[in-house]
Amino acid sequence: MLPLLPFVKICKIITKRNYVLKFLKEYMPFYKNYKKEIFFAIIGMFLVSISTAATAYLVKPVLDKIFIEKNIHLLYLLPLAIILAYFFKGIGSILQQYYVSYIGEDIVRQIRDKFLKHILSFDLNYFKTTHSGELVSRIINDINRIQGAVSHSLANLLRDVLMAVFLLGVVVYQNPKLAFFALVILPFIIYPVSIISKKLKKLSKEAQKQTAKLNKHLSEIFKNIETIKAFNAKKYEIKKFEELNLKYLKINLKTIRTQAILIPVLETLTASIAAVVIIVGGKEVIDGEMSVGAFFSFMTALFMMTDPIRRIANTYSRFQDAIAANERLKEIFNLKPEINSGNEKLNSIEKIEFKNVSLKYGDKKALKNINYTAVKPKIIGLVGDSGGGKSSFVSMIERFYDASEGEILINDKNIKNYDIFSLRDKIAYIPQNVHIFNDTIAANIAYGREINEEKIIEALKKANLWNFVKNLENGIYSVLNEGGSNLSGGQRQRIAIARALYKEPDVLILDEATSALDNKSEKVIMDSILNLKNKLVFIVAHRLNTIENTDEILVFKNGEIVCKGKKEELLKNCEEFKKLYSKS
Ligand SMILES: Nc1ncnc2c1ncn2[C@@H]1O[C@H](COP(=O)(O)OP(=O)(O)OP(=O)(O)O)[C@@H](O)[C@H]1O
Repeated sequence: MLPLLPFVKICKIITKRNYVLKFLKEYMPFYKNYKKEIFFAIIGMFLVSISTAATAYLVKPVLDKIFIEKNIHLLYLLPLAIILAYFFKGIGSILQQYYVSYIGEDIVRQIRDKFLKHILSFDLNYFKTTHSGELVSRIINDINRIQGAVSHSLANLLRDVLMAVFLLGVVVYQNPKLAFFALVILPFIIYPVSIISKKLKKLSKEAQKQTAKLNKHLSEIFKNIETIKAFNAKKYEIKKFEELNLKYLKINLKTIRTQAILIPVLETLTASIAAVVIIVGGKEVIDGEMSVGAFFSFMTALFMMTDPIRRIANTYSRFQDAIAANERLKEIFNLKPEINSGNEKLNSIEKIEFKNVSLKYGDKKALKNINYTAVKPKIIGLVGDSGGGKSSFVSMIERFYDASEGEILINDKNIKNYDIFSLRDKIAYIPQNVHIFNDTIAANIAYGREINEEKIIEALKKANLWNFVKNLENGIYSVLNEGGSNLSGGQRQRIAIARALYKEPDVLILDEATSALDNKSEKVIMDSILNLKNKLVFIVAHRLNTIENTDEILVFKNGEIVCKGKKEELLKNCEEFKKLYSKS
């Protein structure tokens, strides 16, 4: 009983800290859809394990019957049996490889889809405060790490456990007493392995963090390449990158060192088993209690067992890597968006009312006690000092942010009651920074909707871009570069305006949408917009001439609407507007 005590203790430690089981339990629901694949993979595993045990078992008749008893019939039969054993092992291996890969690839595909869907439900604020490189690193690197664990590592683990069990069967069958001596030492292998694995898990988490930092830094460099070149900041960026890269190397080397310790530890411990077996088994063979064939079959099976056991240890460390990746993914999966959709479908927007609305970004109050009602049709201009709150005001209509105090009503009902998809469907928002997709002009304008050529041309005309597009070789099917780098700033803005008009929204929001245009182009576009029928239009502008013909002008200062009215009225009674007017 005494030698079993450490074994019991080790089992307790392993089950108590069994992150692997916890990890696999989380992924169990995915496996439900792969009954057929799992069936074939398990058949494969059994074939591999049984054939391996059979090859070890065959050592006994080969030695005893052929070499000692000199049985001529078995001389031809036994090699055939060995070939068959390897043949079935091969078939099993193919089955396992294919079906296991299939399961792993498909689960990972589902996780990627689920992850992106989840992330896209987050509030705008999340994206403003989280680096895109970090998110890409999670979607690509972390999920790939999990792929290995949920497919090959799991299958190899099962196969190796099966193989170890069958080989153990051979060992016990050949000599139970000798097996007892050999196996008493086995638990001593598990304990150091579990300690090293724990360290590997920690290191792996650090390495993943460092990879994300490298990605983040690289994507920042490529995104801001113009600024880097213009400010001669190449050396500065390279230095920053080198520091991160060096840290990454150090962590990886530490991981490699720790991994490298694992194998020698295992091998030394295995050698001690061999020593015990030779002493005890050799004595039995000398005393005639055991045949030479049985001894070598025993030894073969025992040494063959070290392979699956060593692989189990390796797989265990690979699991640590996947578990660390999984924890990082879970951090994001556990986040919930603060802005949630309502249930009521919104068919049209007739009226928007801000009732005592305040908006805070963290501790900073960007809007204070705003009261304003707009009824369709109306065109509203928003002006004021930089940082006055104009963009915040319009972005709340899309529910990019919810009111910290007060409420916004659409058609007299709280905006939060409405299905957010139907709400945004009725609004077209042209942000300060226009985004152009690497696709055709038509696809950029219809963005996410079906392409109707006539409507596209009409939108391009209203956005004063048709004369440019019609002269392009491929017209509306000309491909735009990522970020619109083959367009001028003004053309990019006009694409965005055409995109918004194509949507035929009830509410059109232009947030500095014409700032890059020359006066002539802007006038053509503003005329198109002023002629739009039955819409609510919000135009944020720094240039006062952009909004001078609107139905109403709102003047923002320090998060408040300080005046509102037509240009002529404001010029008479609004000091703030007069100041802005004199500056323009
Ligand atoms: N996402 C954000 N997180 C934290 N603070 C923000 C955020 N967006 C805006 N702010 C702050 O809120 C205030 C109002 O900003 P907002 O962009 O609404 O002003 P604006 O009138 O549109 O300015 P501009 O004319 O310069 O575009 C500013 O002080 C700004 O620094």
